[in-house]
Amino acid sequence: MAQAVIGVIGGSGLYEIEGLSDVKQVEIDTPFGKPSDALITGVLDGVKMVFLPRHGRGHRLLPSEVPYRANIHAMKQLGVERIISVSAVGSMREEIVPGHIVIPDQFFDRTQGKRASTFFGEGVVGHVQFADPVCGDLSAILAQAATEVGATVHQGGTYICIEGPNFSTRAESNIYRSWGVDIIGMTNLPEARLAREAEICYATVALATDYDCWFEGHDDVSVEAVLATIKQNVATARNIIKAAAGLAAATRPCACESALQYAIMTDCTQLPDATRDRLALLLDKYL
Ligand SMILES: CSC[C@H]1O[C@H](OP(=O)(O)O)[C@H](O)[C@@H]1O
Ligand SMILES: Nc1ncnc2[nH]cnc12
Repeated sequence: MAQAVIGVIGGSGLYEIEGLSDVKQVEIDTPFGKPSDALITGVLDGVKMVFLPRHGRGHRLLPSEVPYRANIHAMKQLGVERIISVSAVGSMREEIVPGHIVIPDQFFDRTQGKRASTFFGEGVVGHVQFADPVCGDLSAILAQAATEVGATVHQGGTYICIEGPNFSTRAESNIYRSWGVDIIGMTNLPEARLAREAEICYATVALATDYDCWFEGHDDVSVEAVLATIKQNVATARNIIKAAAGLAAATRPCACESALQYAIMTDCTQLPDATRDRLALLLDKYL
């Protein structure tokens, strides 16, 4: 089997990856607009990699302004089959200490419907399965890689995705905790949905940066605190990517690559031409 191309979406504090050879900066346009920034392609220990900073270089885009569809489409155009997302998150559990790594296996949506989170619509209806929203195989590889590089890892956990950009109120934070969530962030859910529709594996390395605002006796989350934790742990995040890339590229034993096989409801002989063109990259194999 040919090696899979690995995409990395860098979050807060991760605007480049190191150690790539044969580096190229690629400007891409998509039917869904421009991605957050130019994508970087290169080779890491023999593995083809594509990197994109989610908020753009210089951190210019709000969580609700990130062009999620364009980002995932651009990765697909470059042949990416597996995406490693790197994100800063708040911890909603005492035992997830700032500096720990969480590999979430569930998401809970508290965004406000402002983000385009599907490639479907305009004449084509599809419903992908999303009960298990991340790739289990890629998640296991990330957990193994994080352990290998010496991080404290929590494998599994629920990531609640809020709209932001403000952090939560204390009442919200306490209520989220009562719902059983483990970590809180603002970005990952639209990406996971779109990656599934694009038949790309998706899994997250979440770095706990703070205790949000629920934990009496600890400072409430602030950008300053988040950045300080990221600074101390960015090398760990880079080491995890490096350790995971080879393992992730070697096999793809999951079902992510056929997520659309039974998902499309529309009689495809009736697709509007513009929709067929817009979704050609995703749907052609089924038409
Ligand atoms: C700087 S704290 C809030 C910010 O950090 C997280 O971003 P990302 O997931 O891209 O690392 C969080 O979701 C917020 O966007
Ligand atoms: N407490 C928090 N809430 C939302 N997003 C975050 N990203 C990092 N910490 C966060």
